[in-house]
Amino acid sequence: METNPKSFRKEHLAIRNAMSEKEVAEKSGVIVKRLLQTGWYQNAQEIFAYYPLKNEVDCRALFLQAWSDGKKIALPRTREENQMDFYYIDDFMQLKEGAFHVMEPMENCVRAVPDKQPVIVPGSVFGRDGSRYGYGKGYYDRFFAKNPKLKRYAVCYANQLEESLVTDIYDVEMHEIYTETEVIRKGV
Ligand SMILES: Nc1nc2c(c(=O)[nH]1)N(C=O)[C@@H](CNc1ccc(C(=O)N[C@@H](CCC(=O)O)C(=O)O)cc1)CN2
Ligand SMILES: Nc1ncnc2c1ncn2[C@@H]1O[C@H](COP(=O)(O)OP(=O)(O)OP(=O)(O)O)[C@@H](O)[C@H]1O
Repeated sequence: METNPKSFRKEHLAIRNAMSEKEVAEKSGVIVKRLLQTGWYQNAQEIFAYYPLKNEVDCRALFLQAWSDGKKIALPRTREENQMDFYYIDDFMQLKEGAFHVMEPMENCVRAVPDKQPVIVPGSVFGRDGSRYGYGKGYYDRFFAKNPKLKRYAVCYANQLEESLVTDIYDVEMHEIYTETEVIRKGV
């Protein structure tokens, strides 16, 4: 493996895309169970998450549990200048395919104003130091730069973890990283 950011991202996306449906479902199930046990999940009234694309960790079971626990789920919709906003959905029917084939909340959904919601964050590769690479467009980095108080809870498979990543000044660190085999806590 190379440590050049671009090749790191590409190699890890290739590893993730090679996972079977069964592996994704099983590992995602373990990760969701861990998330549901956290104090932050239990105390949250609202959670910012994402709708899984390809083999990303699938947190849809958490949305269903959250809805039945009376919590709100908000998912991102991208807009100009690599920015994104979160919108509430209470049903998977309120999604439609948007940019990059991601399922996004429809136009009539209500925007969630960032306040204290925990954010479940996807990524292509993570460092044990809390570093993260996404798809290289900087959506999450821009969002967290604007909303630095929100807690950042990454989810990924153990095979997406490296010791550390070469980061730039815009890269925002994760507070915790949840995988199917371990949880990394940076504190804060
Ligand atoms: N599920 C999900 N939703 C998200 C993000 C994300 O990372 N995951 N985003 C965070 O930025 C924003 C969308 N940004 C994106 C930017 C680029 C690609 C992209 O290049 N996708 C590749 C597939 C890569 C792969 O998994 O192999 C493609 O379409 O070819 C996808 C989303 C907001 N919503
Ligand atoms: N807050 C910011 N303000 C201006 N430019 C930014 C900001 N955050 C990131 N960028 C720029 O956006 C580009 C992509 O950033 P980066 O490679 O860190 O994306 P990523 O975290 O992998 O992707 P994503 O968050 O979309 O999943 C880089 O050129 C970076 O310098």
